[in-house]
Amino acid sequence: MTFGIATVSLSGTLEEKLRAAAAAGFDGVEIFENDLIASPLSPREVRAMMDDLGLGCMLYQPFRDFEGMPGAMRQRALDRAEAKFDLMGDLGADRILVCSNCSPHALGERNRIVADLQELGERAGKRSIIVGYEALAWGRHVFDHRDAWAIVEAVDHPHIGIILDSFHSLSRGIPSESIQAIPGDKIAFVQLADAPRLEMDLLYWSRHFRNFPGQGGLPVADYVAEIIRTGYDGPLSLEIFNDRFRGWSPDLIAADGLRSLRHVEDAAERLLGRTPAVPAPPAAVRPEFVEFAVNAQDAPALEQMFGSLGFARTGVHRTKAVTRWQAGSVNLVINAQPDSFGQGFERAHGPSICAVGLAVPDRDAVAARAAFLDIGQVDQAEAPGNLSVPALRGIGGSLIYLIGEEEIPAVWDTEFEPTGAAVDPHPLTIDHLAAVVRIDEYLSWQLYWRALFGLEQSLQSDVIDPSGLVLSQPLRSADGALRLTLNASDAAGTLSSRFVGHNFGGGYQHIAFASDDLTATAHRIAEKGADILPIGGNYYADLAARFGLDGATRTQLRDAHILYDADDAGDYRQLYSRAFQKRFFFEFVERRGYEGYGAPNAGVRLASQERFRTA
Ligand SMILES: O=C(O)c1ccc(O)c(O)c1
Ligand SMILES: [Mg+2]
Repeated sequence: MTFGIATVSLSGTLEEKLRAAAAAGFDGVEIFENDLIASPLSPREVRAMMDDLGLGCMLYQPFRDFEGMPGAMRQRALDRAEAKFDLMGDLGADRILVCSNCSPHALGERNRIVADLQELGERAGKRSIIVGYEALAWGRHVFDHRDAWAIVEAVDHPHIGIILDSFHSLSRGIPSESIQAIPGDKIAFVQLADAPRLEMDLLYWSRHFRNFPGQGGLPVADYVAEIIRTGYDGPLSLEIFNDRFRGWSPDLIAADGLRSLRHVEDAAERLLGRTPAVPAPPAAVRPEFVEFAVNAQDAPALEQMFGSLGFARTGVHRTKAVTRWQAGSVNLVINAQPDSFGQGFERAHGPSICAVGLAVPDRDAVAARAAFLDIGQVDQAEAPGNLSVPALRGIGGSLIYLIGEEEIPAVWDTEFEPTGAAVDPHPLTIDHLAAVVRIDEYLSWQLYWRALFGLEQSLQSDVIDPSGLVLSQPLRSADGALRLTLNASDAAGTLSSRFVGHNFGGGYQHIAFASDDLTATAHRIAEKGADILPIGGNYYADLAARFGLDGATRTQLRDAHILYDADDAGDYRQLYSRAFQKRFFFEFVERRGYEGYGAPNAGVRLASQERFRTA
C-alpha cells in the first residue's frame, strides 16, 4: 500500500511540512485547507513543489457543512464546492473529503442528504473528481461510519465514496467488522490515527490528543486488517491533530509517522494470517545485562555502590577497564575504558547507563525488523566479549545490544577473566528499566519499543512530583520478562526534567531488581551498607489504615523503608537506593501477582528524593 500524511499532522510552514513528508519517504500528502490558505504559495506553486519533492497530492480536505442545508444555504454550499474543485485542478488533487455536517442548520432528513450528495457527485464527475464522505464522530446527524456507508450506498454514484477515519470509528467503539459491509472500491480514502484512552468530549479528544498508530490505545491494526480485507488498494494516510506534534520537529514527527504506518500495516497483515517478508517482533525478549559508563575517578565509587547492593565482582575484562558484577541472575557491567563508546558517552552525558543487552531468540531477525522500521544500527563491537552482536541506537543515544540466547555464554566467557567471587545465590532478576525522555519524544519512544519488540502498553500514570506532573507509561513484553517505564515531564523542576537536563537528553534513570523476599533482601543489603532512600512515618500510618495491615507488618515495612501497594491481582513491595552522583538509582521489588509499578507510591518516593535535591 502507499503511505500518506495530512499536512495538519506536522509543524511548520506548508513548505516545511512538504519537505519533511518527502524526506521521511511518504508517497503523498493530504493538503489540509488551512495550511493552503495560510501559505503565500499559489495552488500551482504548491503543485510544482510537490512534483519536485516526488509527492502525490492524495486528498484535499476538509470540505465542511455541505449536506442537508436548508433553503439558500444549499445553493451556497454547492457554489463553495465548485470553487474548491477549481482550486483542486491547480493543486492536481482528484479527491476531496466532505465531512459530515456539524452546523446547527443542518437537516437530518435522509432523502435530502442523499440527494445533495448525488448532486455533488454529478458536478464532481464533470471534473473527474472523487468525493469521499466521512462521518465525524461529533457530526450533527451523521456520526457513525455505518450510517455514512448507508448514505453512500443509497447515493449510488460512481464519484461518491466513503472515507474511513480510524479515530472517528474507534473513539465511538464501533466494531471494525462492520467495515466488511463496504466494498473496497467504494472506499475513497483511509485516514489513520490512534489516541490514548481518555474519557473526554470526542471533538476535544480528536483535536488535541490523536497520535500515530502504535502510540495510543485504540485497536488500529484490527481496523486496518478489515480495510485490507475489503480489497481497498488506495493509500493509508495519517491524520493527526496533536498539540505536541505542533511544537516539535516536523522531520522527526514525519519519520515516526512512516515507522508507525509500516508497523501497523505489518501488524494488520499478521492478523489476516499473512506472513510479511519482514520478521515479526521477537516472541521473547529479556534484559541480559545493563552497562554503566563512568570515568576512572568515579569507577571505585560505583563499584562500592554495587557491592553495597549485594553484587559481586565476578569478572574482569582481560584487556580493558571493564568489570562484570552479578547477583542472582542479574549482570551489571562497569565500563571505565578510555577511548571507548562508554567513555564518549560518559563525557557527553556524565555517569550513566550507556547500554542495555537484550536477549532474544533470533538477533538477526530483530536487526532486520529494526532496519525495516528505520531504526539505526551502530557499527561497533564493544559488547562484552567483543562479539559483533548488532547494536541499535536507543534512548538518549544509548545502545541496545541484541544477543541471541545461544550466544550468551560466549558473551561472558570470551573476554572476562573470572575472579572466583561467589555470587549471591538468592533469586534476583531485572524487573524493569525506567527511562526518562524529553516530553516531545515521549510518544516517539513508545512507538520504538512497541513496533520493534512488540511491547504492550498498559495505562499511563500521572505521577505527582513535588515540583510538577510526570507522565509514566509502562510497556511490557507478553510474558513480562521485559518491562520498561517511560517517564516524561513538562515541568522544569521535576526529578525527571532535571535528569534530562543534567544528562543532556533522555536516558535510563533507574533499574529495578525483583527478589522473592524483599524483607530479607532489605536486611542483606542494609548489612552491606546500602544507602537506602528513607521513607517517613506518615506514609506507614496511612498504609496501615488503607490496607488494614497489622502492627508487626507495618513496623517491618517501616524499618526497612519498604513501600507497599496492592490491587485485586496481588501486592507489591518496593524500596529504593539513593542516587549515584544525583543521577541513576536502583529499586528492589517483590511482586506477588501484581502487575503495576507502585504508581500510588511514586509521589512519596519523589518527595523523599526531593529532600536530597541540591540543584
Ligand atoms: O476535526 C475536524 O474538523 C476534522 C476535519 C477533517 C477530518 O478528516 C477529521 O477527521 C476531523
Ligand atoms: Mg479524518
